[in-house]
This record gives sequence, structure tokens and C-alpha cells, in this order.
Amino acid sequence: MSKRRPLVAGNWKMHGLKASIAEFGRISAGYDSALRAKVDLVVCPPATLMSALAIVALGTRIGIGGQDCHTKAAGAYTGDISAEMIADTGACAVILGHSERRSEHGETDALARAKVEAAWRAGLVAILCVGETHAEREAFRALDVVRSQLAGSVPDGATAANLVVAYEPVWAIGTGLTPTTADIAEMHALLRAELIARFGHEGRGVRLLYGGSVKPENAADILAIADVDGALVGGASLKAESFLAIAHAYL
Ligand SMILES: O=C(CO)COP(=O)(O)O
Repeated sequence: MSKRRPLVAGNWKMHGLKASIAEFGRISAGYDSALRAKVDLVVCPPATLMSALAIVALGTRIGIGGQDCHTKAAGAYTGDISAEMIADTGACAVILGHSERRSEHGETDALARAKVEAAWRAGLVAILCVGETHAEREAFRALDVVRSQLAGSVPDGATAANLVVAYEPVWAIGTGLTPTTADIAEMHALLRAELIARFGHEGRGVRLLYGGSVKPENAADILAIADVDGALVGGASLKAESFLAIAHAYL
């Protein structure tokens, strides 16, 4: 695998009404040829905005992603959406196994794994999230927890093209706290080693994102860490200015 191309992905979570289509327009206006040459951008809006943003995104080379999907393609599952439906909007990716899904909807590694398979079935890139809680880090269990999440959530058949892994320490999400650069480097080295052990050459090409309180102020330091191939950004992705400022760390 040649050099991995950086990826900055925005997770809008449960934020965004129709007015946010204009904010996306500002993101695409700022994604100029200099940025396009260096970094991929993906925006994951709430499901209600996916179709609208996918249309605005046409020709911009910004990818649109979902934030979750059901394991089945269709059926009697009130309130759920399938990976096929996400792909049908024009989206190219879906975030899976986010800690907010794990903690608030009881999602397990096995369910995340089934959802990754659903994403692949629909031709979507799976952006799989892993990460330890504060108690697990304090107990020196962070590496073991994340290793086990990765093993349990990634199905056979992962490639550089169909999988992105985001390391998101739960305690760093939305808190303004971040691990030390040494701790991020240690975790990303572990993820890389595990992916290579299991998928060889393809594992070397899987992009590894860091997520959790990434802001314009800390982006350059975090994105310079070995084996950090980009960021999964929550709060700072809601404004074009801060989202683009993070991507600008690659210029
Ligand atoms: O959960 C996150 C992205 O998926 C990170 O959120 P924040 O950037 O708001 O900490």
C-alpha cells in the first residue's frame, strides 16, 4: 500500500436542521484545490439531511456518511435505516460502533461487527469507532479494551478501501480533554499492529483516525502523530470555519 491519504471526518451527531445545508455549502466552498490535494473530507450529518447534503456535495469530492445503520437491508424495523438506504442517498460511508451508540443503545462488539458487514454489503466504507472509558484508562486497561473491541468488531475481509478505524477515548469526547500524544501514538501503533497481523498488506493501508475534542488549536499536534491518518471531529465539525481549520493542519 502506498502512503495513506489523510481523512478528516465530521460527525454532526444529533445536530443540524435544513439551515445547516448552508453551513455545508461553506465547507465545500472552503475545500479548495490546495486542501483537495492533501486531505479527504467526509461529513456525517443526521439521517434527515443526508440526501440534501449528498446533492449539494455532488462534484465537490466531499463524501457524505451516515452515523449508524441496521444490520438488515430492509424489513419491519420501525425507526431504523439500512446501509442500503444510506448508500441510496448518495453517501459513501457510515460511522459504526460509536461510543454513544454503545453506551446509550447497548451496542456490543458483535452488533458493531454485523453492522460493518451490512455497510460492506451496501458498498459503504465503515468508520468503526473504538475507545476506552476513563475508568479503563485509569486501571491501565485501555490497550486491552481497545484490542478486544477491534478484534470483536472487525469482520474478516477488511481492506484499506472498506475500513477506517477511529480511536475515540470515551472520556475525551466532548470534554475538551485529550490523551497525551504519547498515549495516542501508543494506541495507534497497537491498532496498526493488530490490523497488519490480521489483514497483512491491507491492514497497513487502513486509515486510523483519532477522535475526541479535536479542535483547530490541537489539530496540528495530533495529526502529526505517527499512524494518525486523520481525525473524527464532533463539535468542531458543526462550523465550516473550525472544521476547515482542522483540515488545514495538513497544508
Ligand atoms: O465523538 C466524536 C466524534 O465521533 C468526538 O466528538 P468531539 O469532537 O465533540 O469531542
